[in-house]
Amino acid sequence: MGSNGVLSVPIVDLSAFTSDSDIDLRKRAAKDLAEKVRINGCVGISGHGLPSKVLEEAFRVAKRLFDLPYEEKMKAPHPDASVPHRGYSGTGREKGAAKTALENGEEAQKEVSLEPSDYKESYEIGSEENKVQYNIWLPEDVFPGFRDFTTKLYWDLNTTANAILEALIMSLELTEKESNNIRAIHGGHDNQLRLLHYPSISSEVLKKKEIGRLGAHTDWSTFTLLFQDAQSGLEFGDRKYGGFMPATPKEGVLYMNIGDMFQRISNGLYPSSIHRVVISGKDNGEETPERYSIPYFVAPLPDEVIEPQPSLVAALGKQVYEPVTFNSYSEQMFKATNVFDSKN
Ligand SMILES: O=C(O)CCC(=O)C(=O)O
Ligand SMILES: [Fe+2]
Repeated sequence: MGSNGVLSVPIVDLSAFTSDSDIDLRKRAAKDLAEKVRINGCVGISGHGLPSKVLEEAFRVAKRLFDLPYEEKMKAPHPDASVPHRGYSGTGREKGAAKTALENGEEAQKEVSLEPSDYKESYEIGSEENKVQYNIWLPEDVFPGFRDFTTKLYWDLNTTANAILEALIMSLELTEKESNNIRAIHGGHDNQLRLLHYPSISSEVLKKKEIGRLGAHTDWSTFTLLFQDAQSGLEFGDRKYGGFMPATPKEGVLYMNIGDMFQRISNGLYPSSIHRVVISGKDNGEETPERYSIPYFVAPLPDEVIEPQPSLVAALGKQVYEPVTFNSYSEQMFKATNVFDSKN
């Protein structure tokens, strides 16, 4: 419990998994992870092994990207389809009519542009070897070095993700066969790196409308690493007491949330965490400052069977979820929500 009576997101030190540590240290860290992540499917992770210099550079690169004129960013447009889920999505793409109206200064249309979805823009990046979810890049001269830097960042993040996957596997005390299977379906080429920018929201806009930044949702993939700048706003749902707990930005700590696929793999033992991003300043009438975040979604091979692990089914005495593939699951969710992934 935090000092203000609001539950806080528990922190786990996983340095045993990112350095040469003996098995006992790893077991202890895995046990700590198990106890904390099973509560709400979310934890802060220290000792994650990503140098702060890399992360600082990542946020500088994201800022430079989103600072580009809209026309330049639109040289790598996200297609009007769910696949590939890559490239730039901005206010213009989602609300083209509203943008034009805004530029023309038409008051009636302006209202349309004040929808929550206007208040974020994103750029999705994947593995260069993924031929289905292929990358959509800006021409090199628009942002020299962007492709190289983000491609390297993608694989640096995958190294951290692999360490966390090992900790998750150990925390569930799975058999060797189960562990190897989970490793095999997470080869790294199906992950997704997202650069996110939530522009500032003026107090006038705030007064007029109830605006959120990102509605409550679960991620559909296996688990997510979340990095954010110093602006708070990210919150995780508290299943036991209801409501949401803030994921306060902390130096050296990333937030990890379980996604729908790992909830299924763990037979429901680790819940897919509900989370959202809220505004600040509504009460005191101040502008909500802009915010940058970098989620990294770890996802399985799209056509492999994702199912509760037999040892966990035996322990519980029942299988909570039917087998699915990530592809079929995403398609089903896409139809149900009409958004490209778990975000609206
Ligand atoms: O911006 C954030 O901190 C969270 C983003 C998020 O939950 C998502 O993109 O799925
Ligand atoms: Fe999310």
